[in-house]
Amino acid sequence: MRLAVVPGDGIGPEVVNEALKVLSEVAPQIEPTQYDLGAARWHSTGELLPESVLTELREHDAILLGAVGDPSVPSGILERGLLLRLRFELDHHVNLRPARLYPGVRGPLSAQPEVDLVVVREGTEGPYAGTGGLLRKDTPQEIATEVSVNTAFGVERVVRDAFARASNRPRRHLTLVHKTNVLTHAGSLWSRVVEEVSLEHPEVAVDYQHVDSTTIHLVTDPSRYDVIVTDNLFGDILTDLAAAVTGGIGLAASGNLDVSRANPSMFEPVHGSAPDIAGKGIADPTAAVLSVALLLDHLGEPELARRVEAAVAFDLATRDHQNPGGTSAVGDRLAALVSSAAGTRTSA
Ligand SMILES: NC(=O)c1ccc[n+]([C@@H]2O[C@H](COP(=O)([O-])OP(=O)(O)OC[C@H]3O[C@@H](n4cnc5c(N)ncnc54)[C@H](O)[C@@H]3O)[C@@H](O)[C@H]2O)c1
Ligand SMILES: CC(C)[C@H](C(=O)O)[C@@H](O)C(=O)O
Ligand SMILES: [Mg+2]
Repeated sequence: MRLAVVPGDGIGPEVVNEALKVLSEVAPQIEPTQYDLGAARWHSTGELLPESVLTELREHDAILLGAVGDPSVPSGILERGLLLRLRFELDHHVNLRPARLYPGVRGPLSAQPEVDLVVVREGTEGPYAGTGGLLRKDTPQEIATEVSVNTAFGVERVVRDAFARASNRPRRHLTLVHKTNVLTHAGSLWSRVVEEVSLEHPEVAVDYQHVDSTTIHLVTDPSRYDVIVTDNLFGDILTDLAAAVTGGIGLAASGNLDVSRANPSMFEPVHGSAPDIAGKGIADPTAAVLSVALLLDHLGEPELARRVEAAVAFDLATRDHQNPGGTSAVGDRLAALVSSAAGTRTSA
């Protein structure tokens, strides 16, 4: 199996390094090839994602990405020109973002609720589509539009994926999150599609919640959620919040999936390049390591994925959360755990 690795910017290379340590222990048959895309390449060559590199990436079974974004590059250049371009070109329509409160992790809430939810975020449309622009730029009459594009095709495929996931989880519960009271055009389409697909899944209990009130309930009662399906922007915001509630952004993994498997899917931590801590060796690599677990699941290696998760669970249950050790110390512990009996035992 061939894995393309895009470490990217800031803490991206730091956490990817640790994720690869774990991967090489658990799945030495996977061959990683590194691609130097990101701020440094843009500064030296002006390139973001050359066609030749995109063609090579397509030939891999999966992609592992660290993070992109750098204060030396104008905001949006790397995010749109590299990260979103990858997600769009490779048709990553399902952005899968689980959030689980692991035993031993103290979330910021006074109670320790049971949280085990997954956000199925639409990945190629919505306000991210890039439709819109600036009219009468640099005049007092300037107008900026950012059109949210929602196609029946795009909404249906992500809603179907969310129902299938809900159907395979113990609680079989799906919440559509939107803002149907204001975004009535897109809201109508999303609601109708959910209603139609729900007829094929009588086993899944469905409800609806406005996105603003979801931010309340994610904090006050996160246990109520099982699968959340939502649009690209709402999903972006809700998954940072869900990460915070379950112990921090350093633990939150994601998979950008082309469910049709026509293109390689891409796995990455939910967090960004964290310029505030880059180079200090203190970024938590756990999110990147858990992204490797999602990757292994996707590549049809669920037992290996469970070993990685079990190692993380063991580490989170036993680590000194005040002083967890630096990036490479955490990576070393996790790499040792995946190959040891301790890692395997916790999965039982
Ligand atoms: N997928 C991606 O590549 C991605 C995701 C989000 C943001 N970004 C980009 O990253 C840059 C910084 O964005 P931001 O500051 O809004 O978000 P961020 O996720 O990089 O950082 C937010 C906060 O979380 C902390 N943090 C992030 N990852 C951590 C980790 N592994 N361990 C410990 N702490 C961690 C940071 O120090 C910071 O205080 C921007 O250029 C943004 O566009 C990229
Ligand atoms: C950097 C940005 C394009 C990206 C997004 O908005 O999807 C990030 O915030 C994320 O959550 O992966
Ligand atoms: Mg985000």
